[in-house]
Amino acid sequence: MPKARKSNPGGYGNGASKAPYTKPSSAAKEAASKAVNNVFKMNTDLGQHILKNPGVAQAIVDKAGLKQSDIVLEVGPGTGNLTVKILEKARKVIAVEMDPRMAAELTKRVQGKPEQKKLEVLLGDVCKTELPYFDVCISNTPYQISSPLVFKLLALSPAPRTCVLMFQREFAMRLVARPGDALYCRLSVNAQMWAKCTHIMKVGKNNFKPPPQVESSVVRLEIKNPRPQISYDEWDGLLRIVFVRKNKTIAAGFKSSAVMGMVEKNYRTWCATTGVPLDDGDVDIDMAAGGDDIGDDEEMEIDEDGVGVVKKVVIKRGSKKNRGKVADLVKSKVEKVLSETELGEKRAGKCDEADFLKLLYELNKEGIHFS
Ligand SMILES: C[S@@+](CC[C@H](N)C(=O)[O-])C[C@H]1O[C@@H](n2cnc3c(N)ncnc32)[C@H](O)[C@@H]1O
Repeated sequence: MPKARKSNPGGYGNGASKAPYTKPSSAAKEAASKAVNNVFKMNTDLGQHILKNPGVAQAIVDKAGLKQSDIVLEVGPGTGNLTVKILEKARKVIAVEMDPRMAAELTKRVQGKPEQKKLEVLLGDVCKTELPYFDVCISNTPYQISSPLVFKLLALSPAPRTCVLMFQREFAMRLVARPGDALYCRLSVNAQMWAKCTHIMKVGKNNFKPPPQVESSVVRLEIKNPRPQISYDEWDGLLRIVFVRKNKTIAAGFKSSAVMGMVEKNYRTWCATTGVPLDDGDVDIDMAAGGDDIGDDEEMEIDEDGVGVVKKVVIKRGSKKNRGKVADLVKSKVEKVLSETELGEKRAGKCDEADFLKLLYELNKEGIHFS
């Protein structure tokens, strides 16, 4: 991944203004800050709840432990209440903002100031934006993109050093929930597999304008380095099965015919790609027909008694009847692993990462895959 993006496609430039810079008085600063926060009607569909408490904004920046050399990604800078505080501490801020009105306000806010040169505003949806290199991510996150944002950050390579993110309280508590907690879920296991997740502080509704309907919390994610060497799709595929009903046993999750159908399909693919022969044969039919061998693609007719070549029941190799053999094989493999690991009778809501890793490892050893 490039160290820094050179161009600024679709972004608001940080073209230098020629106006001489004079330090504004604190009264002027306050007036300017009030002005930028009263500029237009907030679009709450875009999660536009501006952080109006400067103390909270400062605490978020302090918790990020910024170094003067850091490049910071800010998601959804809005009118810039957090941005201006990050700019004081970092080498550069790359701010991704979806609303052009906000991007324009932020650009105006730093115009003619020394910070202007340190700010790059990218206009667009952060979920669809190819992110440049950055050391730290700070965000008062628009709550509707909480989950995609977390997974986008966790998948980045190289990983940022730390991410300090404001979320809806319940989402934050899910990120940090441990086995046995009421909010422990697939999100908790996934996030904690790839990052150390810490709850940092609670933030009440009245710190925002307009106030959201829910309380908020700030969470720190420190992505593991080196990252666990497992396939995310395999891992998440297993978690999707066992967390369908987290309070039921893991064995119950594997009772669903849809799940077993998917597992069987993946097993067939795995056999085909690894050269493991699949017993999809026609032994029963041969026997019924009097023991004559048939070729791979040959058809044969058997009579009602299963003798002779008379009537019209045509059964080919790999037919529906025979496919049951593979389904049985896959079922027995899954049952064997669930019993040997002693995880079949455990509930996903009580298992930790080590349990799921063990289960995935043993199932994979048997050729059982989830992607
Ligand atoms: C909760 S406000 C935070 C504003 C500002 N950071 C603050 O703390 O005052 C969320 C901001 O994210 C922007 N936004 C919403 N969805 C976005 C997306 N998908 N990508 C980038 N920005 C987004 C909104 O327009 C809004 O400015």
